[in-house]
Amino acid sequence: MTGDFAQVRSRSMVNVGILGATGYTALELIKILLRHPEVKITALTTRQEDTPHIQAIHPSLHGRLDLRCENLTTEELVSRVDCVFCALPHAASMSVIPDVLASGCRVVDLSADYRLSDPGVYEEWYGHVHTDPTRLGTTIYGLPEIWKEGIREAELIANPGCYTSASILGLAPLLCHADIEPRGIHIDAKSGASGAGRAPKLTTLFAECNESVSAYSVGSHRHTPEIDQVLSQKSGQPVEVVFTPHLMPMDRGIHATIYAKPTREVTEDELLNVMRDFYKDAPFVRVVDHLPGTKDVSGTNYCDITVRVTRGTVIILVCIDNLIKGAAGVAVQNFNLMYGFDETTALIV
Ligand SMILES: NC(=O)C1=CN([C@@H]2O[C@H](COP(=O)(O)OP(=O)(O)OC[C@H]3O[C@@H](n4cnc5c(N)ncnc54)[C@H](OP(=O)(O)O)[C@@H]3O)[C@@H](O)[C@H]2O)C=CC1
Ligand SMILES: CC(=O)N[C@@H](CCC(=O)OP(=O)(O)O)C(=O)O
Repeated sequence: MTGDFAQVRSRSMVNVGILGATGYTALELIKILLRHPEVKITALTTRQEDTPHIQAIHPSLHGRLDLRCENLTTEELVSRVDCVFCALPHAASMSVIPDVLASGCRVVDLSADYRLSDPGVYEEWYGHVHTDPTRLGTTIYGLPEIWKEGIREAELIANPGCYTSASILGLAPLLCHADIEPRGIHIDAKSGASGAGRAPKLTTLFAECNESVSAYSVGSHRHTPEIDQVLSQKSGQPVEVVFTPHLMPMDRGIHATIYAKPTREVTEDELLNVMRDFYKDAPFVRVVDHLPGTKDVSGTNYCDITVRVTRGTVIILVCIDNLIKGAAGVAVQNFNLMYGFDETTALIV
């Protein structure tokens, strides 16, 4: 698509559909898109056959959106929409996205299906074969603070993972513009339970996760190759991280504490200046002096970052809301860029 075509499309309301409308990220998408002056939500999907009203599924939408969730065929869906936000689990996404794209609709995919560039790496970390491998490696990775190029023209955007966004936003400035070792970086990350989605799971039952903190997927979490891939591409050197996620007894939020070794003596002021310069045109990244907390960014598209240097170790601290900057917020940020709207439209709360 040419830039001109993108502009022509931006002049009228964009009809939008959300796949997987009954889930957590879909609820956040709906709330953001209801504030968007150039968007009309015209389709919501579910596998359920009884067409539940969206207000019954998400009571917080009471009085705000009069639409039912439907088990639509791709033909029915694409007849109603210009753009689709796909909030389905991985594997389910790649089973529908090729047909949606073939109809001429644009897609922002919140799942992991199109993030990795190598089908072999996808298979190794996700445990199944990729059914649309030719799109890997050419799909635009939608983290606008890292790469804006290509988003405006893209037919398909691979929205980043939540832990991945926090980790990449924390590390990219220093890997690109300060001297830190690209290997042996340790990311200790904590997430609220909504990160696991709305479908019932033993680990996120109240009695299992309340008043408890535990690590999971140690050494095997699928965000590891995604972080390595993006940071290696961005910094032009092979980056390798050790990523350890933890489930926290809270609803939402991600806190990442990242440990890296500098290759020379560095100061906090120098590193903070590198970060401030890197993000000077990024409306949603706030480089702060204080130690950020997840509540500072809860319900917003902000990413708060700071850095400390102690005993020869650089410690980067990052907070985002997993459902907003880690999913629905950055999806709308990408959508805004795709359609030529101001990047912040509907996202400042
Ligand atoms: N939660 C988070 O913090 C983040 C999530 N993501 C990704 O975003 C996507 C959505 O996540 P989230 O909203 O949390 O997930 P949820 O589990 O809350 O919702 C996903 C929805 O997809 C539908 N669905 C589930 N399985 C299938 C299937 N096999 N085929 C078709 N539809 C299915 C379900 O709707 P129904 O049963 O009504 O059909 C469900 O409500 C996932 O890919 C996730 O990995 C990315 C970043 C952060
Ligand atoms: C707490 C929790 O379980 N979090 C999820 C990450 C959510 C996310 O970003 O998932 P995708 O990469 O699949 O889109 C997990 O660790 O699997």
